[in-house]
Order: sequence, then structure tokens, then C-alpha cells
Amino acid sequence: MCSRILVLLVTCESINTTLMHSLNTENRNIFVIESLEEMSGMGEVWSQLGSLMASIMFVYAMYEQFFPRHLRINATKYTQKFTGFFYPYIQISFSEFSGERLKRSEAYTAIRTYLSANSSQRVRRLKAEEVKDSQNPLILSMEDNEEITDEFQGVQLWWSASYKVQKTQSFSFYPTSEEKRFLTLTFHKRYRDLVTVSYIQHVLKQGRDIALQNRTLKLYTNNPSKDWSGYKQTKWSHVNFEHPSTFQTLAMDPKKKEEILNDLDRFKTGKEYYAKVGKAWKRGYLLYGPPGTGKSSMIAAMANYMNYDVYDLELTAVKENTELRKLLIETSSKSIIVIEDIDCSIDLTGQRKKKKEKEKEKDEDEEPKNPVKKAEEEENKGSKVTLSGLLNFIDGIWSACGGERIIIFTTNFVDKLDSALIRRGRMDKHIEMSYCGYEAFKVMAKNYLGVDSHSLFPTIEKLLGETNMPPADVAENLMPKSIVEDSEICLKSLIESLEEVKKKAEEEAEKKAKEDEEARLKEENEKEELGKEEKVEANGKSGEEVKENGTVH
Ligand SMILES: Nc1ncnc2c1ncn2[C@@H]1O[C@H](COP(=O)(O)OP(=O)(O)OP(=O)(O)O)[C@@H](O)[C@H]1O
Ligand SMILES: [Mg+2]
Repeated sequence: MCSRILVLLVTCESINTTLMHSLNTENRNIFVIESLEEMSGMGEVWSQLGSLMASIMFVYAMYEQFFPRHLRINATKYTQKFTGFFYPYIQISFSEFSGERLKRSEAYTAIRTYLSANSSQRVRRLKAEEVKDSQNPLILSMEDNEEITDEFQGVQLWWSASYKVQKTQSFSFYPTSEEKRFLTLTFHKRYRDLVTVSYIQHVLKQGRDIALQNRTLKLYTNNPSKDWSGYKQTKWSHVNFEHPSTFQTLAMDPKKKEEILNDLDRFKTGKEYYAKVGKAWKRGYLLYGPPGTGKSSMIAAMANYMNYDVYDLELTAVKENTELRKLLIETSSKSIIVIEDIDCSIDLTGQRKKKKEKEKEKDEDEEPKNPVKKAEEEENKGSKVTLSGLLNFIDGIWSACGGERIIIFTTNFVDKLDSALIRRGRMDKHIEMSYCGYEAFKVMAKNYLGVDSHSLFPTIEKLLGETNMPPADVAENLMPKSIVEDSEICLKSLIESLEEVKKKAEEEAEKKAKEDEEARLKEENEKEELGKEEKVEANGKSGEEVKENGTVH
């Protein structure tokens, strides 16, 4: 008995780590069962065990109390060396906080996420925690002192969660204690290289990927620069991005859709490729087309597909190029930066300038304004972002900070844009969002009405070929207006609208042809008149010449 106590005394420092794990191994179980079989009866076993425990507690308390600290440290050191001979496992611990408890360790968070994805089926005692910014508001992780067995390339590893309580050093009437949580990975020493080189990387990557998958997307918009200083300074405000548009719901030519999806896939997995060719890991899309053709819906579908945040940049609220750069630096990677209606946002063609000048003239003619209001207006007008500033924003040296970003411009009038802005390399892919074709209609009919085919489809196909109706209008017609409306009523309503649009277009075309004809006739008349006048003038001149010379031919 005495020898048992001594052995336990020597190993008591490492009892938490070693014994916990050893008890789970087969050998230890066999040892315990054999020992129990040796004992004559259960009562005897319990009484012996009780006295043994009491002795251990007593000796351990004496040891803690009276053994000098430096000797204890040495004892621990040698104990660990001693147990190292017999204990072939290595342990790595990952603390919850790194440094001076300032920042939560990213590795800890990633591992916890990885384990929570694995633990919910295997562990009996689970802890539910509320998490922010995740699609699953509750995550389940293993309770303290639980253990999960994981397998990697045929090797078994064990994860356990535990904590150490530390008394704070500060003087206080209410002494508090801090819990230092950590996760411990245990594995056989012969797999040291595999675990440290590959397994940990694998766990961290998986954990980050799961977190990315589960996070809620954000929609950011830039604040005016007067809000950038002071307490709670933020350049971007955000809300959760919950747009339901996806590539399934987006009505467009299937081939075009496929092409865009392939392009996005290539971009997402192209980190090495971009590094190899020496390009910043970003891609620009220009979406152009008439209103209501799905440009904004396409952006939302892209964000949902890529699982990227959206930064909706309102250029008119940005005063200078330097502000634009600051905003760019504050964006995170895995994001889509959007500038909608780029032609209206910035002076790209000089038109806005002209408009401004006109406005100014108009203002001058009007009565004098309240000075405060005038100052406010001046401030609002004062966007000095230039084309070169915007070009730098897109592909200047700063744009490479962070990587994995998509920049999207949308416009209704692609011809208005400066060619420097939309050249390949800046806007790598130009996507035309056009009026609703038959293929796009079929997608919408499936989404809105759940029908793949109908006897009215051929009529609609013909009418769509003869008219220009944006998908937004088609969608409006396909939406049942009451609970009793069925698909046939909706399709008929669409046909009516299409016929109306066709009639309107024909009338307009007629009107235009008439106007053109009138203009042509007017021009011809003017030319004729001019010709007549010239003739008269020429005749007059020749008469005067005759008078001057005094001769008649
Ligand atoms: N291609 C499409 N597929 C599915 N729905 C569409 C499509 N285009 C438009 N819609 C519908 O029309 C609505 C308006 O479309 P959206 O805002 O995407 O058009 P837009 O091209 O951005 O217009 P604008 O140029 O005026 O900004 C959407 O909410 C959607 O319901
Ligand atoms: Mg839009």
C-alpha cells in the first residue's frame, strides 16, 4: 500500500493529463478489471479504495502545503521525464486567449468550430453557446473533460477540452478567479511530423471553412466622411445581407449563366494561379443593360453563390480620392465591392459638370438661400473623386491589399463610360443583362408558377421575340395577384401585357417614322428654299454687274 502511495505521489502532478487519457486505453481497463477480480469481495474493495483515497489526499495536501516550491518544480520536471519513458503520447494545447488575454486566439476558434461539427454526434455532454453573425445561432461544443477521437490518414488522435482556474493578482475585496480554457490534442509520438505539419493545418482550414459557410453575409455601405472620427468611428455601416436571389432564380440565357458560374468558380479557386501570373487576386465585372433586367439581382446571386460580403459604395458620398482609398483599405477580403449606376456617380464624360454649371446658373437667378442650407448643399456637392482616382481604386497598388475581391460596376448606358474605366484588366468581364428572352421566361415560369410547359408557351415565345420586355415586368405579370389566380391566368396576363407593349412599340415606331419623314421633308424644303435664295442672289449680283459695266449682252 505504501509503495502505491509513493508512486501516486510522484505522479500526482501529471495526474490530470496522464491518468485521464490512460484510463481510456485498453491496457488500463484490463489492469483495473484484473485487479478487481483478485479482490475477494466488493465490500473489501470499497473499504480499501476509500482508505487509499484518504491517504492520497492527506499526503498530497501535506506535499502542497509544506514541500518547498523550488523542490516541487524540480519534482514536477523529473516526474514528467520519468513518465515520458512509459507514456508515448504527445500533447499540444491551444489556449483560448493569446497574449495578455486581449485577443481570442483564431486557432482556438477554428479548432472549436471544427470539433463542434464533429462532436455533436459523438459526445454525450455538450455545451450550447450562442454565437453572433452565424446562420446557426447556437453552436454545440463538447463539455469540459469530454474527449473526441478523430482520425486523420489512418491515425487516431484525441481532443479534449479543459480549463485552469487562476486567481487574479489584483487587490480587491471580492477576489475573482479567471478560467483559462484550452483544447488539448493528444497523439502518439511516432506521428509527430504528420500532426504538426499536416493535421493541424487541416483542422484549421476545415474550421475556417465551416465558419465561413455558417456566417451571415453582411451588406456594407459607406458613411459620409464627417462620421469617420470620434467615438465609434466607422467608415462602413452594415446590416445582415439576406437577399434571396440565387443563380437558380435568376432568369437569363442558361449558356450565359453557365459561363458566369464557371468564371466565378475559376476565380474562387484561383489563388495559386493569380500568384503564378503575378496578378492581384481580384476580378472586375461590368453589368450593363436596361432597367429591370436583373443587374442588382445578379450581384445578390453572386454574393450568395460565393459567400462573400457586399460593399455597396456610394461614390457621391466620397469627397476625395484619398477617402476612396481609405474606404478600400477598410474592406475585407472575400467581398464584392459594388458601384451601382457608375455613369451617374462620377464625372466621367464631362456631362455632369455641364449639368452642375447649369444648376449653378439657375441657382444664381433664384432668390438668396438660407446660409446654413447653402453650406450643407456645398458640402454635399463637393465630391471631387476623379476618374484617375477611381482607376487607382480598382487596380492601383492598394487594391491588392487583402485579395479575393470582386469589383462590380453597373450601368444602364455602357456607351457613356470612359473606355479606360472598362478596359479588360479593370473590368475583366462585361455581362449584358438584356430583355427577357424565351429561355429566361421558362426559368421564371418555373420559379414563379412551378410550370415547365403550357399550351400558352408558344404564343409567349413568339411575342417575346417581337417585343422588349425587361424580366422585372415579366416577373410582375407572373406573380399571382390573389390566392385564386392560377398559372393560366398569370400567363394570360403576361400575354396581354406583351401585346400591349408590342402595340405601344409599333405605335411609337410609326410615330417615329412619321417624325423622321417630316424632318426629312422639312430638310428637303429648307434645301430647296436655300437653293432658290442662292439663285435669286446670284441673279441679283449678275444684274448689278451689268449696271456697273453699262453694257447689255
Ligand atoms: N433576370 C432576372 N431574373 C429574375 N428576376 C429578375 C430578373 N431581372 C429582374 N428581375 C426581377 O425584377 C426586380 C428588379 O430587378 P433588378 O433590381 O435586379 O434590376 P436592375 O437591372 O438592377 O434595374 P436597375 O437598372 O433599375 O437598377 C427584381 O427584384 C427581380 O424580382
Ligand atoms: Mg439595380
